[in-house]
Amino acid sequence: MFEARHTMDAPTTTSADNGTSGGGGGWFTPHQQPATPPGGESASPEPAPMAPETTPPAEQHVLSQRTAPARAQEASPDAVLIRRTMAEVGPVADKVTSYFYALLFVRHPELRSLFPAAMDTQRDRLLKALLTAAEHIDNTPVLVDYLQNLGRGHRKYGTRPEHYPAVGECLIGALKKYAEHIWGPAFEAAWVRAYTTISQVMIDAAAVDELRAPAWWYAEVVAHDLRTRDVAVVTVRPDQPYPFLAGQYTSLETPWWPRIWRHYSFASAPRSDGLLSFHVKAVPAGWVSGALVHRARPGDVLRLGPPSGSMTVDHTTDRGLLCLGGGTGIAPIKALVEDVAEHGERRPVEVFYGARTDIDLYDIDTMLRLQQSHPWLSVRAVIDEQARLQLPDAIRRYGPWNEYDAYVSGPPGMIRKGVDALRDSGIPSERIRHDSLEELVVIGD
Ligand SMILES: NC(=O)C1=CN([C@@H]2O[C@H](COP(=O)(O)OP(=O)(O)OC[C@H]3O[C@@H](n4cnc5c(N)ncnc54)[C@H](O)[C@@H]3O)[C@@H](O)[C@H]2O)C=CC1
Repeated sequence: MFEARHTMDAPTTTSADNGTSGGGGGWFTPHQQPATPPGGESASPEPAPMAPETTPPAEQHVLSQRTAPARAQEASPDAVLIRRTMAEVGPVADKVTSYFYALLFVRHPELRSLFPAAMDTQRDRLLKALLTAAEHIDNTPVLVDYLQNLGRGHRKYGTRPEHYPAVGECLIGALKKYAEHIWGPAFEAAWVRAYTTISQVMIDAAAVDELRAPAWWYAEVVAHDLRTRDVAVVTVRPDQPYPFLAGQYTSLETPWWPRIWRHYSFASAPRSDGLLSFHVKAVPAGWVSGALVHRARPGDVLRLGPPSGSMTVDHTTDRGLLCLGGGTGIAPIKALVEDVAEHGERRPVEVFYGARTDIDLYDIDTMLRLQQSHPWLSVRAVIDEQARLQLPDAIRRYGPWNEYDAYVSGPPGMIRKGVDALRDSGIPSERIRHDSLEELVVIGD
């Protein structure tokens, strides 16, 4: 478990505060240097492999794929207090969020510029991430992985170690106000310990990352291909090499909506010319996606955050790959197919490509061309209105799939049902990969 006193020297960071500095009293002072040298375990750009997701649906929004199975162990005393706080403030979450940001911007106006001008639905992402982490304080491997990513990802916002105490004070201030019926020194101490741990892991991960990667990349649009009325394939050239793995995604900011970042999966495996491409669908009220589809043109310059995600090919096995791509979710699936091809493997790859209508099947020509070139690849299109069934149900008609690794990419509802269908067809959870449902809520909007 992640209780500060016992496991703060745990797997991936050794410099984390042991929690005693903040217990119940004043605020902590974060260390500013990573204890783990670059190239050490915590310096790995790839998240450590995790066990299968077995969390109940209510928690799925938080944890990425292949999360650790909930162990049948008792929650730590801090976790109990944290969850009691969360239960107390849950019904007034909106008020907690507003109060938290009001406190933060009034007490620390210098932090306002780190956030978008218009604080829309994404305004509560910081608070949500912190609460999420606190709630899972006992689930060390998942949490450390999640927080390291979060810490690295925060570099592009200009977040610095000295900002963390300010955020922590306001977090506790907001919780204290809205959980006043239960709040007391024990609660405060538990939250201080949890936040100290959380922020130290994030600070360490950011510091390690700073030694080897920029906080963000500039990327110039070099091609813009409008495939349907609302889907575009956007190709960009980053200003410096951008290392990533097929199946991963990045965060992207457009010049039209400063400091609003959205996630997009890479639509190709790494290319020798260094170009990156994304499939973008403009959705109603999707500021970033709308701008990318209808406004972006060659010559425009975007910003990219670091790569993230573990929906990558396991090259240590020669098992077949069963891939479900729904709508623009076909983008990372195409990248995975290219990755298998480049490794020269002869593993069977079965792609089910789902769309609502045949017009929405905007990348079928590319997928069929790949099928023609690779005898080990099979591509099946599933069009809802013709098949009268949705993509996840289609795979139940084929198989058996129990010898395959599965990859699922598309809208969150499709991923949930797809995972169910795959489990039903005999694929163990740890061999089903998909991006975090939490991240997907803002993918592509
Ligand atoms: N890494 C990932 O997982 C990626 C996810 N996406 C997400 O994929 C989505 C694509 O949107 P669109 O192209 O508009 O797709 P869409 O909404 O048109 O759906 C595409 C396919 O998914 C199936 N589907 C949709 N909702 C379903 C549900 N609740 N249950 C079962 N099947 C369902 C449909 O039958 C259809 O075949 C976006 O939400 C985007 O954020 C996009 C790229 C990468």
